[in-house]
Amino acid sequence: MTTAYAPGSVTTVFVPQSDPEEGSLGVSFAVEDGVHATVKPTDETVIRLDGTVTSFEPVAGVLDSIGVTADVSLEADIPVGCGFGASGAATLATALAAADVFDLELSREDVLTAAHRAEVAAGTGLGDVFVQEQGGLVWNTGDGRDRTERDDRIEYTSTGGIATQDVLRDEGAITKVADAGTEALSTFHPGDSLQAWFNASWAFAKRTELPTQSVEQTVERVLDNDGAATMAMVGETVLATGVEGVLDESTRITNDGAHVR
Ligand SMILES: Nc1ncnc2c1ncn2[C@@H]1O[C@H](COP(=O)(O)OP(=O)(O)OP(=O)(O)O)[C@@H](O)[C@H]1O
Ligand SMILES: CC(C)(CO)[C@@H](O)C(=O)[O-]
Repeated sequence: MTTAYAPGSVTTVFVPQSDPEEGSLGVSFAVEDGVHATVKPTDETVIRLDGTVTSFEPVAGVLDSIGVTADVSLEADIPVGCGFGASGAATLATALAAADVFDLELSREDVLTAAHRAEVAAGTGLGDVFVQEQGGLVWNTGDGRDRTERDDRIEYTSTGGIATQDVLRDEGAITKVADAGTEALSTFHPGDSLQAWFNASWAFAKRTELPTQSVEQTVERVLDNDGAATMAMVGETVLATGVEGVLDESTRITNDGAHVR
């Protein structure tokens, strides 16, 4: 058996592309907390999340696409469905562990492509795995993917899940995301402070109409404490920078990408 780890990731702003192969445009970063996948060859695929058998479409899909059946035990340090890219991290970690334990002739690029395609097919992600594979702050504003190393501390509160599949399938929501996202990305400068970018991201988030009342109230609380905050895409999660002890949890941007442990 082999265990692999992939960091979670947070998307602040995104613009879906008509060809999903290369991922969406957007600005995201990897976070220290992630998902560990332990993969053992078996006759029939079984997937467990924190000990409970569950269906996990992109994880089952990636195993199918690489042609193996396995017992997969996932342990998540991040909440699932809350905008931390848990589905991408689970899929990428599973693919890396499977390639190793089955001794498949797959390059890292092949594994990444398989994980990305499984996420797109399941409707659970548009490019999280590209961020999780590399770590750091990763963006694509239209000229290809680029990355820089950062170690900002982030506070967050998650009050619930939003199924990414439902948002990606909602044409009205996606039109608003694309319009507001294109405008926000035109103001992105990689060297700017996270505080400035979170303010621009929050302006984007409000235009998408995705923030719930609880997200709005939590963002207000951070602003009242002289910090900057935005919503994780897509989950009922508020991310904050420039504050200490205002939100429930804290993590950091990590520059470590996914790896076999
Ligand atoms: N206990 C569970 N709670 C929520 N989702 C679960 C659970 N077990 C498995 N899943 C699967 O996890 C996936 C969650 O995907 P989703 O993309 O909504 O969340 P995420 O990756 O954590 O967040 P995001 O992509 O918005 O950053 C779905 O495929 C769902 O079927
Ligand atoms: C779909 C998405 C933009 C928001 O959840 C993100 O998860 C991604 O890039 O895969």
